[in-house]
Order: sequence, then structure tokens, then C-alpha cells
Amino acid sequence: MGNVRRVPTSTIEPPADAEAPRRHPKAPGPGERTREHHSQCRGCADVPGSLRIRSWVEDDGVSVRSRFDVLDEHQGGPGLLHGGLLMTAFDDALGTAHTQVVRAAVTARMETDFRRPVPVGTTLWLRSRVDAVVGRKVYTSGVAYLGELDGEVAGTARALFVKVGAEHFLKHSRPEDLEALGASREVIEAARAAP
Ligand SMILES: CCCCCCCC/C=C\CCCCCCCC(=O)SCCNC(=O)CCNC(=O)[C@H](O)C(C)(C)COP(=O)(O)OP(=O)(O)OC[C@H]1O[C@@H](n2cnc3c(N)ncnc32)[C@H](O)[C@@H]1OP(=O)(O)O
Repeated sequence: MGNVRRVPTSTIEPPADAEAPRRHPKAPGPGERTREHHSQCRGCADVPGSLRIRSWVEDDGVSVRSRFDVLDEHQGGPGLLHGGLLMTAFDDALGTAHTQVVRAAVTARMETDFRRPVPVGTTLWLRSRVDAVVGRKVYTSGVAYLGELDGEVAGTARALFVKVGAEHFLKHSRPEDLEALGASREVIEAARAAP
């Protein structure tokens, strides 16, 4: 391990004096289904390989509840959910909660506690919320329950998302995916030429 450089990590504890988050005026309202991140998202879009997570807005307009049906294709250990896919579920659900408050943000850091094994055939219910927004930083947390909302806790997670603009995707996404979203070659090339 001698040649592995240690990368410093920083805290994702939200500051105690941060203001309570407010629902973005264009976000769906209480009880409504949330929008998928985009049409090819493997967390929430209805495409092959997706976890097909579905989310609804809670009464406070900011938190979301999400449903994830654990299938054979999600196994890690025999008949049990793969831990990385529980993290994917949290990333998607927490990343849906943040869309209630801010336009676009990407996961910078996530921590997950795995409390109980999750058998294939289980429906996992997740509750996710934005705890605070400070500048570009969006602090989120969530809980995954076995079988029913507020049932036995399968895992918990916290994540820091960082707000980004369209240029994040114009710079980093594949050009063909951006063109499918309506961006022109010129706009993509200009974003990539910018410092
Ligand atoms: C035609 C246009 C089309 C547009 C279409 C749009 C469609 C949009 C649809 C949907 C979008 C959402 C999809 C969600 C899907 C589920 C979530 C995912 O899977 S996201 C993918 C995984 N995540 C990444 O790929 C991020 C990779 N990382 C980065 O790109 C950068 O590192 C980034 C943006 C996170 C930060 O980089 P910086 O250069 O912009 O900013 P810096 O200054 O480094 O950080 C800002 C603040 O955050 C803290 N920070 C950053 N990383 C941190 C970390 N790991 N831990 C703690 N703090 C961190 C820093 O310390 C700084 O804090 P201080 O302002 O100084 O207080």
C-alpha cells in the first residue's frame, strides 16, 4: 500500500445554523410523483438495467418517499441485495429529494450504514430529505425500511450534493447524449473550450 496516495476527505455535517430548505416553485407538490433525473437514468427511468425507483413528494413539499423492488438481478450475496445497489438507491432517492429544492446538483460525497441484509423479493421504502442548503452545498439524509415505511431499518445514508449548471453536463457528458437533449455542436464545443 506504500504507493497509494491518501486522499483527504472532508465532513458532510450540515452547519447547525443553516436555514430550513424550501421547495423550488417548479418542483412537484405534495403527493405527486417526482420526475425522473433524465430519460436514461439507471436509478429511476423505465429503461433496461434501471433500479426503477419511483418517488413521491411528502406533505412538507421537500422530502420524498421512494419505492425500490429488490429483484434477482440486484443480488450481491446469495438471495440478498448488493450493498452497492443500496447505495445506488440512496444516491437516486437523495438525488430526487434535492430536486425538490435546487435545479441540478451532483453527488460529491455519500456515507451509508448497512444495518440489515435485504432479501430478494423485498420492497424497500426510503425516506429522503434535504437538511440544509449552504451556497452550492446541498446536505441530504435518508433511511431505507424493509417492507413498509417506518418498518425495520435496512440502512441509512447522508450525502453532500454540489449544485452545478448546464456547463457541467455540456463539458462532461457524451456529445451524442447532449445532442439528443437539444444542444447544438457549437454550444457543446464552446462549453468545452471555456476554461
Ligand atoms: C444541454 C444541457 C443539458 C443539461 C442536462 C441536465 C440534466 C440533469 C439531470 C440530472 C442531474 C442529476 C443527476 C442525479 C443522479 C444521481 C446522482 C448522481 O449520480 S451524480 C453523479 C456522480 N457525481 C459526480 O459525477 C460528481 C463528480 N464531481 C464533480 O463533478 C466535482 O467534484 C463537483 C461538481 C462535485 C465539485 O467540483 P467544483 O469544482 O464545482 O466545486 P468545489 O469547489 O470542488 O466544491 C464546492 C464545495 O463543495 C465541497 N466539496 C466538494 N466535494 C466534496 C467532498 N467530496 N466532500 C466534502 N465536501 C466537498 C468543497 O469543499 C466546496 O466547499 P466550500 O465552498 O469550499 O465550502
